[in-house]
This record gives sequence, C-alpha cells and structure tokens, in this order.
Amino acid sequence: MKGTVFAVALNHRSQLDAWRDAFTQAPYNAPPKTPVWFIKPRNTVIRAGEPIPYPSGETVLSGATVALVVGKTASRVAVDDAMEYIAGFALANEVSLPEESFYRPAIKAKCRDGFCPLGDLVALKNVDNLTVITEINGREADHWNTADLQRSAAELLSALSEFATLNPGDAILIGTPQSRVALRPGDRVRIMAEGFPALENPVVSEDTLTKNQTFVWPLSPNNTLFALGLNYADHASELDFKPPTEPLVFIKAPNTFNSDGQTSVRPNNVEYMHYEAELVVVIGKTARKVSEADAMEYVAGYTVCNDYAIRDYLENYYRPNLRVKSRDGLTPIGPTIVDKSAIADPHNLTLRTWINGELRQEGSTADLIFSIPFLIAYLSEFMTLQPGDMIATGTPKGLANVVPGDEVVVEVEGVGRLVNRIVSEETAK
Ligand SMILES: O=C(O)C/C=C\CC(=O)C(=O)O
Ligand SMILES: [Mg+2]
Repeated sequence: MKGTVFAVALNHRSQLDAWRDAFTQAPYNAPPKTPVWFIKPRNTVIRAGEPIPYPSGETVLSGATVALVVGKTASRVAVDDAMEYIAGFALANEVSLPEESFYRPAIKAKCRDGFCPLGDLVALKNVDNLTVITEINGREADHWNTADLQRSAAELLSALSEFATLNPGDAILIGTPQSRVALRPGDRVRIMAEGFPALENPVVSEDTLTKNQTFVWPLSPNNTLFALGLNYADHASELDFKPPTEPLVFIKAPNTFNSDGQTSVRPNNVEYMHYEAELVVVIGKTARKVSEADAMEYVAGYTVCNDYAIRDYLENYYRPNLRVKSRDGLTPIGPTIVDKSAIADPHNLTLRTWINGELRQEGSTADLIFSIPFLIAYLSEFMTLQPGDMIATGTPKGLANVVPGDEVVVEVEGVGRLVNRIVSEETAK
C-alpha cells in the first residue's frame, strides 16, 4: 500500500451527540455540513507490532477503526459507484490526544509519531455493519459498530473525491466513536473485527524510544507538506484575525501538488480563489526533538509554492480544511530546490505575486511570526520530520481573487519563480 492516509472526524453519531451544544455556539455556530477531514502524515503510520510512543504527561486515546484503501484512481465518484474504487479494507488505530476543539488543525493531537497503526489489506466488499473490538492486554475494553457512522465508506470516498483525486494506495479512516479507550505505557492494544487479521501494537513511553527513531514509511515515499496559517501579522489582520500564539499548522496532501507552468482549476460557483506566495523549507535530515539553536542544520534548502485557498469552503472545523487547501492541483510548488548555502538569510527574502503582469502582493520573510528554527523545533517536538518533508511558511498581506485566464506568478527572492495559469472547470475537462 502507498499513498496518503486521510481521516474523518465527527463521523460517529456519539461524537455529534457529545458536541451538539458546542456546535451551536462560536466558533462553530452550526453542526458540520461536510465531512471534517484531516490527514495522518507518514510519520504517524506504523505496522502491526511496532510501538506506539506514549508522550509523557498526556492522555492518549486508542481509536479502533477501519481504513478503506483506494484501488483505482478516483475523481468525483458517485456514491453508488464508490465500491468499484475500493481495493479493500484494513484495521487501523486512529490514536489521538483528546480533542480540545475541532476549530483549528489538530496536528499535535493527531499527527504524533506512530499515531496511526495500519493493518494488512483485506479484500472485503462491505464494512457497513462491522463490529470493531478493542482489547487491552488480552481483555476486551470496548466495541462499536460501523452501522452507527453518519457516512459510510462509500459516501466518504465519494465526498473526498469531489475535490481531491484519490490514487491507488490512498486510505480513508472511516471514523471512531466519542468514547475511546485510554492507553498507558506497557499496554498491548489489539484491534479485532470479523474477517480481518488482528492489529496489535505495544504502547511504549516516548522517552524510552530512541530520540532519532524514524518510522518505516510503509505506504509510500510521499513527502509531507506542512503549511502555516496566519504566520504574517499583516495577513492575519487582512483576514480580521489576531496573530496566532501557537503555529497554526495544516497539512496538504500530494494530490494538491502542481508544477511550474501548469494550470490550476478554479472551481465553479465560488467567490474566493486566493493566491498565496510562500517560502518553502525543505528538510534535509531526520529531525526529532531538535532545538531551535540546532534547527537550521536540518534544512536542506528552499523552494517556492503558491498555497491557493478556496475560502468559500472554510467551515469552522479543523480550519483550514481539506476542501479549502488540499484540492487537486492547487499547490504549485518548485520549480527547483535551492541549496541552503545559496541563501544567506532566509529571514530576509522578498515575496511577490504578479497577476497578468501587475504586482499584487509584496512582503518579506523578515515579518514571519514563527521563524524557520522555531517551526522545526515546534514540529519535531512531537513528530519526526523526514528528509524531503516541507514547511510552507505562510503568506503576507496582499491577497486577491483570481479568475480563469489569469496568469499568476509567485516569486521568492533568490529561491525561484513559479508561473501558473487559472482555468475553469469546463476548460480543464
Ligand atoms: O483558516 C484560515 O482562515 C486561514 C488558513 C490559512 C491561511 C494561509 O494559508 C496562510 O496564512 O498562508
Ligand atoms: Mg498559506
């Protein structure tokens, strides 16, 4: 199996029941209208038998669930056709710290090393009425049935493929109940369901695992692109936000990557497709619990990206969500990676965007709220960064809407220049 592991929050009725009152108030204001997607990046994925690191001082919840595994390329698939695109299913454990909110990306709760054990693929055709059992140290601790999910596997594949092309080996974790089993160091957590090989993993105190442990990426060498929201104060204020007090990190899946000189599709019936010129940091060696002082040693180089946003789809759940930021082809990146030795001071680079030759955005990485060393230290404190992983460091003030026919050029001084043309859905067909 290879590919991106997607997951969905709030897909079990017990979760919607537990959070119903909160969803009628700020910042949510209404129950989620669409699936609340998130990504389990490659550092989280481990196999049966590999240890789940337990961060000291935290509460860690087991999240027994089922993963659907994509068998053939899926784009805008109807629910009734979805099963044709599913190669099979696997048991999975969506390990998590308890959700404090569903408002901003839950990177620290969901994306820690080893927080996504994934079992072997089973060529089942239906998991819509499957009992999923969790045992701790040989004793049943919980069970739930997939019939209580709000959206079935077929409905989830259809909904995600509406804006993100799914490739063979991609996976979708279909959800977990609100009440889950707390794990402790020394536990052996075993997930079982009829027709599947059991998925068992030991829970090991994070401190006892070697500091530079890296996880075998069993799915694919796809690198993870982390992106920062509101990392320039002037951009935060143009969106009427206060600057964040902690990095607002979200993840962009490889389906969104695009190359220099290519086209990006502006969805029909939207008001806002905003460009975002960004400096991207490329990680050069495995980083785990790295200090700010040492962080720049882990940088290989830099590249450029245009972190397009379809702001119409901003729901107040795990914001910015995948429908806003992880759509097919809406992250042109490149054209080259510039070695770090060629950039004297990455915190003093001018970023610019031209639309049809007119300069529309200009800013400087001197205004980053969270610096590159801070971001590497912050992320590597709770997850392993691997060579090739990337961090898009945010965009400064100067957003505007782009429409089909526009030529968009984003540039980072000394790093690169990325040309991209906007097309309509009709033109793209
Ligand atoms: O959730 C929001 O309102 C903003 C999210 C991302 C902004 C972004 O990509 C950036 O600041 O760059
Ligand atoms: Mg951005």
